Amino acid sequence: MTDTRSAAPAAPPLAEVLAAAHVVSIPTRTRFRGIAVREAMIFDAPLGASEFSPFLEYDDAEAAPWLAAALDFGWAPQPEALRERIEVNATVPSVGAHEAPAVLARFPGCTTAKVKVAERGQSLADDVARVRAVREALGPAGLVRVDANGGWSADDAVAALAALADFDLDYAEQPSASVDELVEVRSRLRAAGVSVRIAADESVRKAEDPLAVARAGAADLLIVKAQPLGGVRRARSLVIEAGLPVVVSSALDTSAGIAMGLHLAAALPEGMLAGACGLGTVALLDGDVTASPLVPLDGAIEVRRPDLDPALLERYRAAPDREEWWRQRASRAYALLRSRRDQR
Ligand SMILES: O=C(O)CCC(=O)C1=CC=C[C@@H](O)[C@@H]1C(=O)O
Ligand SMILES: [Mg+2]
Repeated sequence: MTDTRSAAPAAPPLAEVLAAAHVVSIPTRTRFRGIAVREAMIFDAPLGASEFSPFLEYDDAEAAPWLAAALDFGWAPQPEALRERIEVNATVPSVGAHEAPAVLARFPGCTTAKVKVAERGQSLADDVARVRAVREALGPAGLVRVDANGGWSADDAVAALAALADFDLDYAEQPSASVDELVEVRSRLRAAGVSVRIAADESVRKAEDPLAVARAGAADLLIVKAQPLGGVRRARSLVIEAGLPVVVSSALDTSAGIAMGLHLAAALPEGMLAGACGLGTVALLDGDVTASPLVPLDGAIEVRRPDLDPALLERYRAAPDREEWWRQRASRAYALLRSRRDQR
């Protein structure tokens, strides 16, 4: 087998990359992260569909690894898939508790759910009600996770997780923003006898050094996303180096980006996956770029690359000014990747 970890990153010429690009704008079914319309650049690449979709507010430096990931997935051979299907969690945005069962119904067969908490403008009572509704819907055998996106101070996190402990949480994802706070929250919860595992997400994907959180002993597991970590091959080697169990997640991608996450999850060595992955989110979109979307069925998604559908690319085609914005963004990110490579 080829050693894909040491292989050079894919470097197709920019003109070829832009010639393969389609910019789409797809409505979400429920506001997620404040997003009502998801924009993405989709590539009809030589090795299959690929995606470049950093969130709009990210600057070029943060967007560059997302492009590296897209180029790698579309233009370079990927590590061998060791699994055919990946179990996924339902993702419950910060909706009212009464809406939770309808959201869960979009994830058929999923027995694990991740619930967004600590949303700005909402209270701990809102979080408790939403988590209670999800726990009741899943029953005692289900697994319930929460994701605060770093929204709590250390004090708030300890109080909130003590209150949510009644619902027997699988883990709490990024309860507070900094690595130091995660260390503090983790040790204070232990001292208080609250046993909930801590997962790091932003501390991995937004950090200069994605392994610092693991070295600091600040987390029990890591959330890894292929696009911000520079692609399947780079993310896979980081995970192996970190040595902590992981959950592979996504970024509200279309099926083209979800395929990248599925291939990462499928390529991880035995024993490294810490349960269901956060790759079911096409169910939160109101459209897709393929006629056979990568959505959960019986709680899992098969590992494959989707066929792009020209009619859907046309239906969700972004307005000309947005298309131009993405082409310029991709060109700047490409130039950054090139200059970083030249400096090495
Ligand atoms: O992990 C999941 O269940 C789905 C993906 C997900 O939650 C996220 C996708 C996109 C942006 C992030 O704010 C968010 C996350 O924080 O994990
Ligand atoms: Mg998260």
